[in-house]
Amino acid sequence: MNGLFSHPEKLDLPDSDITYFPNFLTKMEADQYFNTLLATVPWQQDLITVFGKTHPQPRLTALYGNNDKLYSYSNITMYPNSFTPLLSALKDKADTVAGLSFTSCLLNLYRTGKDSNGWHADNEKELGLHPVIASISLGEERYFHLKHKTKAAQKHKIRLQHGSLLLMKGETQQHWLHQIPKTTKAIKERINLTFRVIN
Ligand SMILES: O=C(O)CCC(=O)C(=O)O
Ligand SMILES: [Fe+2]
Repeated sequence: MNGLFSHPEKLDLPDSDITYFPNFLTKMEADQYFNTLLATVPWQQDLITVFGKTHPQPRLTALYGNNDKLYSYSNITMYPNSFTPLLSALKDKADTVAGLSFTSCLLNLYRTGKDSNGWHADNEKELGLHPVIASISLGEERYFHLKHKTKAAQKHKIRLQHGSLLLMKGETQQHWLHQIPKTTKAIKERINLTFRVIN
């Protein structure tokens, strides 16, 4: 069965356009992508500077792209690797769901529950006014938290399952922040791929 469009769930949150595709990949595909990416991506740990303080980012990352545009955030500048056949195949699937052609993929490796990704919006200038981001999850499940920037009562959390895709578009990045919090549970690796259009 093709899991691409099986039971997508649109999140019922104001000022957003977020759809969750729990079975974007089959278990077999997801297992294979996870194992290959874990072993072959040139994972790196960058130093980030936030509020004037420099420390190692609490996860490993890598950037792939089909142009040579750099990507900068939190005082980090990332240089793209060329897409591999495996990442191109995943990009094709993400392109189909999003209805556009992504240029780039930022990968995150959360090694244990201690790795995390702090509150942010993906609103860098090079992503344009209404960024479209297709975020694929592989490996351990983690919570993805969302909170509205100005409406304090508006928050939501969702567990991102192995082989799922979360599509964020429209005004989502203008109005919402998201994070992957730490967990004290003894868990292993999670890989996240965020496909983006970087101009
Ligand atoms: O790991 C995730 O699910 C989120 C990653 C993320 O928000 C990002 O890389 O901008
Ligand atoms: Fe993000």
